Amino acid sequence: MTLPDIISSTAPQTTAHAKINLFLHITGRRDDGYHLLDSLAVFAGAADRVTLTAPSDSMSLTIDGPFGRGLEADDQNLVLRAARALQAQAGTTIGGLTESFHLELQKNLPVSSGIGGGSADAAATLRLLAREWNVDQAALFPIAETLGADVPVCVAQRPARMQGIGEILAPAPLLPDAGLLLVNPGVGVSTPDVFRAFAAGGGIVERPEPFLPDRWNTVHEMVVDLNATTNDLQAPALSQCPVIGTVLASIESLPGCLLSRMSGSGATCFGIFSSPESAVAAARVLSAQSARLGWWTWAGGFHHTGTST
Ligand SMILES: C[C@@](CO)(OP(=O)(O)O)[C@H](O)COP(=O)(O)OP(=O)(O)OC[C@H]1O[C@@H](n2ccc(N)nc2=O)[C@H](O)[C@@H]1O
Ligand SMILES: Nc1ncnc2c1ncn2[C@@H]1O[C@H](COP(=O)(O)OP(=O)(O)O)[C@@H](O)[C@H]1O
Repeated sequence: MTLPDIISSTAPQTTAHAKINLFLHITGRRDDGYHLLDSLAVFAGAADRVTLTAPSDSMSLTIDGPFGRGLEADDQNLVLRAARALQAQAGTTIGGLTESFHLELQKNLPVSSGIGGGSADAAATLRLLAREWNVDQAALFPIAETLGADVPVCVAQRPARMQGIGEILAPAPLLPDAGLLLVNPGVGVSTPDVFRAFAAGGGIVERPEPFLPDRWNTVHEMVVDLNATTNDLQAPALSQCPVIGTVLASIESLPGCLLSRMSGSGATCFGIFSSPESAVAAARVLSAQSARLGWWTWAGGFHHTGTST
């Protein structure tokens, strides 16, 4: 084991799992322009990793990993924004310690891709520093809300029904052990642009709230209920980024695919399969096409225990 290996195996670290919107209905619009949602957010096994490597004079960040190159380790990075926001709170209302750290982000998830990687990184940073400073997890939610609409759901990192603009969280049905395939065509999609395209394309559709049970005993039960829902941002994202249609058609054609849909504001799309093994087998079938087109794929299951380490 080299010295960097020893440091990284003992340093406090946590995983920041990809958020998948199994459905996403837009139900209204606030005066400030933010949209009200009704969405079932779940987490995939795919994850970034945030590590607290060492005490430092001020909060600092380095980034590596396959998607690290497209991201600046500057003040706008959600890891540093989250660290500083909690530090400011710890210095005032929470009354915790305020020492600074060097943080490392291993960026495994594509950026601006509808799976909330930046939100997950911010939430992971909050959890990590809260553990270091003995801050209660409940104190993180008001800070999370200031960092982005998706950050509160990523703090708990458990399946949840999201309402409001993402800050109203209720338990999700207990999930079956389904398979999940994620495919991203390597094109970043701007969330505000997709919301704008949604408004321009006719906006809110009146519909009854989907009924969700306490648990789905089988993948089949889950897919039947999900088929009565949709992602309202899929058509507007497709109009901005037509390759999403190709991705969806490719997923749908894979053996064993039970449902294909886009997550969040795109462009990542997901397929649901009967088991993690069948999702992995489907990813193998897609591998030649995805390698040729430079698509990112991940296959496995849900991260549904909610444990964050
Ligand atoms: C669409 C969703 C669904 O889970 O996922 P992603 O596509 O980002 O993964 C989220 O609501 C995204 O949350 P997040 O990415 O944190 O959004 P924010 O940074 O707060 O907002 C970015 C911009 O998106 C628009 N926005 C975002 C959330 C929302 N409920 N209504 C909006 O209209 C606003 O124009 C806002 O300025
Ligand atoms: N640590 C981070 N990881 C990803 N994106 C980040 C991060 N910090 C800031 N950002 C910015 O946040 C925006 C949304 O990123 P991301 O969370 O990946 O999008 P999405 O929710 O659509 O998957 C991008 O414009 C990106 O530049």
